[in-house]
Amino acid sequence: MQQYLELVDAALSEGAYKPNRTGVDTISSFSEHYEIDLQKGYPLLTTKKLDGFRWNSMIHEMCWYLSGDEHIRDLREETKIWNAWADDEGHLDTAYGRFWRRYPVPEDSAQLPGESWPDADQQWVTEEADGRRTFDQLQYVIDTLSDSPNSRRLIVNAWHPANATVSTLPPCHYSFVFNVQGNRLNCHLTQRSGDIALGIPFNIAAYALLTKLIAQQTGFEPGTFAHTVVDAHVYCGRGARGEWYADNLEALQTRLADVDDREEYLAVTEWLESEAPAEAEGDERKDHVPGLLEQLSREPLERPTLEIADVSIDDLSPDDVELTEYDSHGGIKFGVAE
Ligand SMILES: Nc1nc(=O)c2c([nH]1)NC[C@@H]1CN(c3ccc(C(=O)N[C@@H](CCC(=O)O)C(=O)O)cc3)CN21
Ligand SMILES: O=c1ccn([C@H]2C[C@H](O)[C@@H](COP(=O)(O)O)O2)c(=O)[nH]1
Repeated sequence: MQQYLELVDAALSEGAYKPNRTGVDTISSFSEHYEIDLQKGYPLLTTKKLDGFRWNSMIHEMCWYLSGDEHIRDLREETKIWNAWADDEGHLDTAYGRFWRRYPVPEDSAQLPGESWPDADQQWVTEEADGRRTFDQLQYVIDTLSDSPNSRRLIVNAWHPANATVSTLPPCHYSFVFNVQGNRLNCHLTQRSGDIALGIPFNIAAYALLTKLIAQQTGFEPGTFAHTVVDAHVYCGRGARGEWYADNLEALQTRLADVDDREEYLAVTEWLESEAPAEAEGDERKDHVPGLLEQLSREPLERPTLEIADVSIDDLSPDDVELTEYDSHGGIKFGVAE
């Protein structure tokens, strides 16, 4: 997918060196934006292999979001991708589904005079066993798309400001808006922080799937997926390997500016590997630059097709989703910065 390759190229060519809380440094670019027409096929990357176990992880992660669960006890049976951020009981601060499907509503005693809040009997409010009230943002969007498709208030928000100050990992993709134009359902996602090599390919796949699913439920055609990433970064390694980029980013960017043909990206990797200190033991592949240059050197293939069974957001399971006509270049391993 060309838009992804342009994102990779923009971050590497124009980004700045930026250390961060993980200890794995980054090359970071501010406010990247692109749009993907979902009518032109399903935007699963083809410049690296994303079917097989990676697809399994992405699809179970999506079903976990939809479940509204605040824990990963079921998810971790299927994939390890969230384990590093959860405790032994599977508790996890970053429970997207908890906010998508069960956003907290203030109790009566916490409501100020003059404020408007839905009653417990409103269709999107659930009174949980212990009396807590929660609001189902995603079901609200689906129902409103049928009744008032021209609404400009079709927002799902995973950000709770007070929670975010104490959460170990506040949501990265934190707010999305649906918008109908003609017979097309568009989705705009705002992401505060994006790991270009590992997180973003999953995020694109997940939100393209979600948009298609909701379009199907509400009788629209899937339209455009628009993605804004505020801090779009490429992890570039820990310790001496990461720091090397502080002094050599300009030289890397000069070489990238001279590339005329995609195969020439491989010569940039050769130069980099001959100049930069090797990654320390245990930190292998935390530098994502070589793997991303490899992807830039590969020609994108045709987009695959995604078929989703006609099931509600409450019933969707991985078996209801079928990826066909997917052909890709080989898999690339990247190390996760925790
Ligand atoms: N640094 C960082 N990057 C992320 O993308 C990220 C986080 N942290 N923290 C929370 C979640 C967890 N996510 C992750 C975590 C790991 C992979 C990952 O390792 N992906 C491998 C496949 C692993 C598998 O399926 O078992 C890949 O090659 O895509 C992907 C997304 C996205 N998020
Ligand atoms: O869906 C996701 C979840 C996480 N990420 C990445 C973005 C960052 O690299 C880290 C989070 O670190 P912060 O210091 O909290 O920004 O995880 C992603 O790309 N996509």
